[in-house]
Amino acid sequence: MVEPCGSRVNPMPPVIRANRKNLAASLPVVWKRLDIDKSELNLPLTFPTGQTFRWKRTGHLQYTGPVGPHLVSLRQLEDGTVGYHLHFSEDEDEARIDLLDFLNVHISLKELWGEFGRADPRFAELAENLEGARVLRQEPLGCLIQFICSSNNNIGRITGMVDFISSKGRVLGTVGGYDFFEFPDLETLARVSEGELRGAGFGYRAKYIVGAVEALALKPGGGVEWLTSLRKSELGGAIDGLRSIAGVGPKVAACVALFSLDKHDSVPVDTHVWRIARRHLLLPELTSAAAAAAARLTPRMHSYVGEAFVRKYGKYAGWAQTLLFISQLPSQKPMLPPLTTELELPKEVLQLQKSGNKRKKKVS
Ligand SMILES: Nc1nc2[nH]c(O)nc2c(=O)[nH]1
Repeated sequence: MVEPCGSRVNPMPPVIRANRKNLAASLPVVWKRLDIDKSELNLPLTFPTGQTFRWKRTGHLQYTGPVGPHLVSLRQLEDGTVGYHLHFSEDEDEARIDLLDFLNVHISLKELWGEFGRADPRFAELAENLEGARVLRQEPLGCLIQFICSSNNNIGRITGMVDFISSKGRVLGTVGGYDFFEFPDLETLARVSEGELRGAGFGYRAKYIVGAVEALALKPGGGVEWLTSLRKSELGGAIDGLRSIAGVGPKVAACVALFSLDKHDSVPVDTHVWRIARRHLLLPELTSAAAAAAARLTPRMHSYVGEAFVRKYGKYAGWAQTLLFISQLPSQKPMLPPLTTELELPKEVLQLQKSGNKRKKKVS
């Protein structure tokens, strides 16, 4: 049941566009409550932390972005619960359903983190400081294009690229000085040339985006339908399907699978996660000197680390990865207290580390 709450402050009045039914027109903003609190959804730990590049901070503890054809702001209210405001939608009831779906609200973060914490005391310690970092359920096409943009890239540049592509879609409105768009469909994307993307600073990713759009357009039954059908596959099938698109490596595929295809056991692995795997999962093979040489994140290494995460955290291992990934971000890492839980490395691993350190000293 939606009920308006007391908070009526809107620091960023939405710009009203002509010929659109704008739900906020001339009314004070009423934040409608979602039945979740900060421990289930912490906005600053969920939105600007690398899962989506389409949401913007539009106020204090307030983020705005598109959910399919709807434009929504979310705000952490004074009592810790989350409120939402629709800036634009053609169907309010549908917008609320789509929003709840996008937020994966049927999954209890508290329950999951309880399980992860029992499996890993170091996770429990981190979780105390980073509560409410939730995994979103995005539209597969938008998610795929965002993560192709993300490869070997930093957040500022990824956001610029994603904004550029998003701006080809239908305008939803402007909030806090940012324009928001529905993600363009495949037909619209097919009209964007590699040259245009290169001109906009996409570099080598231009070729992969155009290639991905072409490959999807050729799918019998439709590219978006094909991508969405991967939600019904097992993790391996979804990853193989995504990797059949040129330019989609294991990390991009794992992010798309986790953030849009319901593959909660999908574990994206980059160098940070690889390091975490060594420390949290006590993988002797990864701690050895030989592993340092194998540090290249080959598809095999990717699967190996992913499987170790699943052994440790279970079938929602991707949600555990998300917290550990966030804990390594420059925006969070310096604020976290050092872990007090001792890492109980097996003796042979400590020995290997010692000899590795000695070798390093000799070299330098
Ligand atoms: N939770 C995560 N977010 C990400 N963004 C990005 O580019 N990589 C990751 C990731 O591994 N986990």
